[in-house]
Amino acid sequence: MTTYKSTQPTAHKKLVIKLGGSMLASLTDTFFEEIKKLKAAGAEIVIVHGGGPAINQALKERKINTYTHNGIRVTNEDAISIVTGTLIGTVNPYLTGRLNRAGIPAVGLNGEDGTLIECTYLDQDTYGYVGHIESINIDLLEQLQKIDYIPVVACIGATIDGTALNINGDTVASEIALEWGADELLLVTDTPGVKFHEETVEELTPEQIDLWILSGDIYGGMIPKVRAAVECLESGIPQVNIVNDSLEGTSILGKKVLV
Ligand SMILES: Nc1ncnc2c1ncn2[C@@H]1O[C@H](COP(=O)(O)OP(=O)(O)O)[C@@H](O)[C@H]1O
Ligand SMILES: CC(=O)N[C@@H](CCC(=O)OP(=O)(O)O)C(=O)O
Repeated sequence: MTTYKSTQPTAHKKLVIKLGGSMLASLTDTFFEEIKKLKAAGAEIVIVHGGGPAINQALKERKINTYTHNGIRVTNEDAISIVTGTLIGTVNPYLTGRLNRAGIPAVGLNGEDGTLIECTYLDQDTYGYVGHIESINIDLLEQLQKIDYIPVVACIGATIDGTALNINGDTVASEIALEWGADELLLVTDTPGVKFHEETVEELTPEQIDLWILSGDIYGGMIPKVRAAVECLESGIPQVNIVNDSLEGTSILGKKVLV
């Protein structure tokens, strides 16, 4: 098993950490200790979070049905207000609060704050209120680093005329990593890396990813993760790992290796 060594010297390392909704409710104190170690070693950190299970619960309570297509939630007019309400109103303050109470200064943001994530519709006929990221206000994220605050970003973007759009959290994290020029993207989820026939694999190449999506061995919410990982690696982010909250898991390799 590959271990992500958070205690390695990381002088001025720029790190984007995406926390999946699947593990947000079970975040342990150990995780916050790891974040402190990273900061103490000089890392600059941006956290992006999802909230799939909390959204599912809120939609269920209001008897609104949604479904996913390619791992992306098709979001109609009824659903978008629940998605934004859950991510911005519940999940984001919960996570930001836990960081602050752990002694890690953090500030919660969504796409509208400081025009952080400006987007257009991804494909309104197919996905409804789902965003395609056009620009990210990196300056805002950098200013917060200067005053030692971790930005905690909810994966909601806004159009130029102020319509809130739903975006997959893995996509927001990878776009921020690319725009910011991060040294590493860490996708933290509820499974210790990518599995193949029940075994967690240590390393995964883009070719294996294509094959395993086709064969159904990578499905659902893992698809946006591996796609985001490949996009980042191919655009110059040196390291992408898919891990659980012990920060152990699978390294995605940038180079193609025939399997
Ligand atoms: N090959 C795979 N290895 C591990 N998990 C996989 C794989 N393919 C699909 N999954 C699913 O992807 C889930 C993680 O995606 P998701 O539920 O969207 O997480 P998060 O909320 O953390 O973003 C896992 O719990 C698992 O059900
Ligand atoms: C467009 C889209 O699919 N948005 C996601 C946003 C939340 C998310 O990404 O949550 P996880 O990190 O738990 O997967 C959704 O509605 O579920």
